[in-house]
Amino acid sequence: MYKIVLMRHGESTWNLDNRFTGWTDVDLTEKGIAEARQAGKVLKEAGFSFDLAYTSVLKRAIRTLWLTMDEMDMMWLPVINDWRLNERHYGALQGLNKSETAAKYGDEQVLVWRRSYDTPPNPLPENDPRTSFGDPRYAGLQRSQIPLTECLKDTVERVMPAWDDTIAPAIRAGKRIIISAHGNSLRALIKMLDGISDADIVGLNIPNGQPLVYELDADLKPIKHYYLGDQSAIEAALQAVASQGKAK
Ligand SMILES: O=C(O)[C@H](O)COP(=O)(O)O
Repeated sequence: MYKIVLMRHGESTWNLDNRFTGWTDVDLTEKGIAEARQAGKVLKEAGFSFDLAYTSVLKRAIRTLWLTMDEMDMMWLPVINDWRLNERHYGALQGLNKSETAAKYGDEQVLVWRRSYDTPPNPLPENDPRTSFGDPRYAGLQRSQIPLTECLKDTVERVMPAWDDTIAPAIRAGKRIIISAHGNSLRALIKMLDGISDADIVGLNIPNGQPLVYELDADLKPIKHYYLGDQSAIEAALQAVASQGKAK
């Protein structure tokens, strides 16, 4: 049996502002820093240790990992930064307030943009200053690999090769891993791991900064999963994420 830990970054400045973030590289708030440190404490108390970490190339996930590892006195942990673990690209919604967008277009439309499997928001125009073309962290990618928008299906299509090519082989080799990533890149991974249908994935939300343990069998199929920490706080955080896209 293998055990891996998945964790969404702590609260970011744009989570606090309730803005669509996607590939925008915003940092953690003070609360986000505290959540990341608390996650480290909880993991340490539960006896977790790791051989390898995976994260995205976005600072909210990277810093969450650093702070969690600092609490565990494991700053030495090898880290693989993979752009394929980035948040789902939110297209032309990036920067907009989620409630204001719901007030303008309706809660149902915003739910479709946030949670449907295959409906992407409108893309950023190619010449929009918010695109990631020219960002040195993506210098090794083809222009066609740098999204202008994504639906969850598109995110699954980049997260899965990261799992198949690097993460799954490391787990099979006996490495104890932690993945510090994002709400929707983790939804993509969990959809695949648990075989969640396109319809049911709409109801899956991931709270900030809470370690989620997956126990996997020899074929890397999930046996069970559970959040570590205060279960009522986690439930409240899940509901809060679900409500972020409502007008009121
Ligand atoms: O990119 C974002 O705005 C958040 O990280 C995830 O947002 P969501 O819960 O609205 O998909």
